Amino acid sequence: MEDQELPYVLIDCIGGKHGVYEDHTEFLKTRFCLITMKEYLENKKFLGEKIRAIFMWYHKPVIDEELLQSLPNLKVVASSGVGIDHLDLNLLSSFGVKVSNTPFVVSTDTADLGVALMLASARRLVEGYQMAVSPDTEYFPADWLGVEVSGTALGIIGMGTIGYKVAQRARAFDMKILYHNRNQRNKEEESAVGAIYCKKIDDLLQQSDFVMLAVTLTPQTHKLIGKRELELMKPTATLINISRGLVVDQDALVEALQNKVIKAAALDVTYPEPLPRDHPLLKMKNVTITPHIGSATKETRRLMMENMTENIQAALTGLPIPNEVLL
Ligand SMILES: O=CC(=O)O
Repeated sequence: MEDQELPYVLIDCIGGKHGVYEDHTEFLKTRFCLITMKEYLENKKFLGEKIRAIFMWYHKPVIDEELLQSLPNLKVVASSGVGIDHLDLNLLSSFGVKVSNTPFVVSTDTADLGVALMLASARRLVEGYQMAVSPDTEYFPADWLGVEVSGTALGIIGMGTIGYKVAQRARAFDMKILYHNRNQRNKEEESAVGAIYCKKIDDLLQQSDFVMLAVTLTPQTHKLIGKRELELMKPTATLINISRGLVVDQDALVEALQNKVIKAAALDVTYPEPLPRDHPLLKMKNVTITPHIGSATKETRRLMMENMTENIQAALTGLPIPNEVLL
């Protein structure tokens, strides 16, 4: 344990799969007294009273009622990334605990990844790579062709910060951009990127060559894309998901891909993550899949950590929290 003057902040662990990165700890330790879950569990009585914030790096540690009851002085949970579907906001609020996330610093990289998935799927990059490196497969059969991206129609469902950045990038490909937002039409952003608003999601699905999901997961967006929606899409269309796996009915998606209801899918998110090794989505050539890496660059992860630090410091000094998540 360190300098008693610094605020005590609970983290899951340092290093490993869910841990705070080793090279971030130098920065964090100048601001906080970091307590790992292991240390906390070994000395619950003393540390429980001391801890004032949780630095929640990629959904860890899991926060439940029992943990909250044992942390009477907890003021804030700083969650990394933008999605907060792993948190029970009502429960946290009932304990008077505030919540923050880091929506703005993850948007550029997540939008980049959405475009990368679209291009990779359309131009069959993964298959192409395998063909190039494997001496046993035929090298570029004549009928092995991708589809053109430039000039096609991209439908963005969820034109928030990430969706907007996807649209900005799509302009460089001369794409026709359609978008749908459940609650809010943003005329200013819409005209800045030349996007066409579709009041009905069905219109967007019917007209798009690529459908990009960039919504947050809420009860309203849970399985937003199911059998009916997939059937509305063009048989030549590709579904790209950079939001949350549960926004799509995955069984319906498997069926649609198997039955050629749609052409392809490119997924950074699934449920569960990772998928079981024998899952059909892992065996299909028309599925491009990545392990939830929207914000996974060195630069963005560092910004996220700094952003979380600012949120905690503001909460503990009574200042407005820059990225407070309100109920
Ligand atoms: O999935 C990543 C995030 O929510 O930022």
